[in-house]
Amino acid sequence: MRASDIQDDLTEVLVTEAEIHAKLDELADRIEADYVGEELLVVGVLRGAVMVMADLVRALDRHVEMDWMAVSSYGAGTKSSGVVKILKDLDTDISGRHVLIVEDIIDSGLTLDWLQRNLVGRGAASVEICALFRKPDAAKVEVDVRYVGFDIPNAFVVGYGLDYAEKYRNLRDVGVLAPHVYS
Ligand SMILES: O=P(O)(O)OC[C@H]1O[C@H](OP(=O)(O)OP(=O)(O)O)[C@H](O)[C@@H]1O
Ligand code: HPA
Ligand SMILES: [Mg+2]
Repeated sequence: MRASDIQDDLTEVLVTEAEIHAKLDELADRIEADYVGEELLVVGVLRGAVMVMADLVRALDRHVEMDWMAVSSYGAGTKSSGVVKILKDLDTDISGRHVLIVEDIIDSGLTLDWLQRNLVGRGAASVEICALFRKPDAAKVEVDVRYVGFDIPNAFVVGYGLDYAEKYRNLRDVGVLAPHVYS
């Protein structure tokens, strides 16, 4: 499959790469201001958040530590199973640490609701969330998220880390996946 064929699998581009980078610069400014004088541990949630994490931390003009967790609730489909599994845990002891979870998307909210509680339970000094995308109309639980990039419609989206059956993560823009791909 050629790269241009990937574009044919989208019904529309929702957010372009340039819009994403401009938004991450804004969020980085807010994060810098909010954590002045504090050490910060940024936790990326594999695999979807890889792109956001890489671009957000490079937009930050300050020291951060980075760690990763891998959790999964979607498997190969387009609906959350609601069951969150830890596939890879943190390597860092977060007790007393200021933790910023970085995610690509809040859809039902089940993943981040669970993850935030899990990390708070480990005795972190604070656990805040930065999510590039959020679907307000899909929320099954309200997640307390401090930094949000874009509120988007309740459609299955791919690109910039977001996958369908592990593909499309390497698209630079974020777009709506055409139903013919999965129906
Ligand atoms: O708000 P929710 O409905 O819980 O959905 C959001 C989560 O689902 C996706 O991850 P997924 O479990 O598909 O794993 P991945 O990051 O490896 O793609 C996405 O990256 C978020 O982590
Ligand atoms: O819309 C989505 N696209 C890709 N992965 C996802 N995980 C939750 N929602 C989505
Ligand atoms: Mg996924």
